[in-house]
Amino acid sequence: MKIVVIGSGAMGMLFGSRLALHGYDITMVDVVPAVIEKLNNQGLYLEGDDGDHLIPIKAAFAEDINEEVDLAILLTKAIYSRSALESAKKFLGKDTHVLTLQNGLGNIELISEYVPHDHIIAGVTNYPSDVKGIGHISSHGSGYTKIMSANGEENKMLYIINDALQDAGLNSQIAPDVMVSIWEKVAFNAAINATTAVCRIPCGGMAVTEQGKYLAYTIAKEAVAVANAHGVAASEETVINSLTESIEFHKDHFTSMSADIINKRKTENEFINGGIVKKAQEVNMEVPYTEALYDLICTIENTYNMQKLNTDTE
Ligand SMILES: NC(=O)C1=CN([C@@H]2O[C@H](COP(=O)(O)OP(=O)(O)OC[C@H]3O[C@@H](n4cnc5c(N)ncnc54)[C@H](OP(=O)(O)O)[C@@H]3O)[C@@H](O)[C@H]2O)C=CC1
Ligand SMILES: CC(C)(CO)C(=O)C(=O)O
Repeated sequence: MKIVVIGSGAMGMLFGSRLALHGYDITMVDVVPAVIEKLNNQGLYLEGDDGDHLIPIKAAFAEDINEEVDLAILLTKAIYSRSALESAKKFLGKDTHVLTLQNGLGNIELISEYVPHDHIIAGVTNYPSDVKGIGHISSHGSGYTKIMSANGEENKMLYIINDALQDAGLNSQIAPDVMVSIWEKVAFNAAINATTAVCRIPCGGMAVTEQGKYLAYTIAKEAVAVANAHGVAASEETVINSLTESIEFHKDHFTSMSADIINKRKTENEFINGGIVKKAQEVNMEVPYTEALYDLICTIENTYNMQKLNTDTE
């Protein structure tokens, strides 16, 4: 099975390296020349709970891949999915399946502009991964991956992908109720990604004050209420438990949104907190905490050039 991983950042490198370590034919795709060069010439460096690994791996720009592949795993930030899929057209054949494990709402709809609905596999993963340098990641703590065909029907490729992810140690399971998982994950991300991003802290920082915990739990509750109003049976208890676990067991992880704010980059705000605000409007609900965090992140990511930090070390 030929697999391309689109996006050689924190998660792309985690999934690509774990699959490559278990013998899968992986090509990493990215837009940054230094990333392609480093992966091809020096391999991918993965720090995990099972030790450090230097894994030889292929990497290429999408434009340079000339044969159709069996599976493309989309792990860019959702805001770059369109440009990633545009440049992937040459290797997305009529039999190619696309797997998205991206955070946020609306990923399936966006991918279906490029790939038939019955060739899309969607899911979630809560493995944390942090970029330490070019071609270098660190991922600590246990996790899970849940996947399902976007059309809700189990097919052969779904089983093949699930087996591959299990072989790679990515604790994958087929989740018939994947929309529940996607909503529970977005509720979790709206609560912890946005708050840790505004504060520029790792997950563990949310345990420091009662106010921080209250804020995260309140956002999670708002998001679950919106899911329920849309007929999705997301559970408040599941999301709160995930938050508690992540604050404790992934305490040193900087959420993907927190990493973006620290690096002065555009975030997935539109797909996470923004996605929930839009869904709330559709059912005439108010989500004041989620919306406030959405507005704050919008402001932060559009004013990087005006922000002042005291860099004195004393
Ligand atoms: N990090 C984490 O722990 C987790 C992240 N997620 C989700 O996984 C997804 C990926 O996140 P993460 O790995 O953190 O993101 P990163 O920003 O670390 O990695 C994304 C990579 O994709 C590259 N990229 C951007 N545009 C394109 C393009 N057009 N074609 C190919 N590559 C492109 C980026 O390059 P450049 O840097 O130049 O933009 C970057 O190297 C997100 O949806 C995130 O929410 C889910 C669970 C955990
Ligand atoms: C917090 C985490 C790793 C989920 O466990 C995540 O989804 C992110 O960093 O975006």
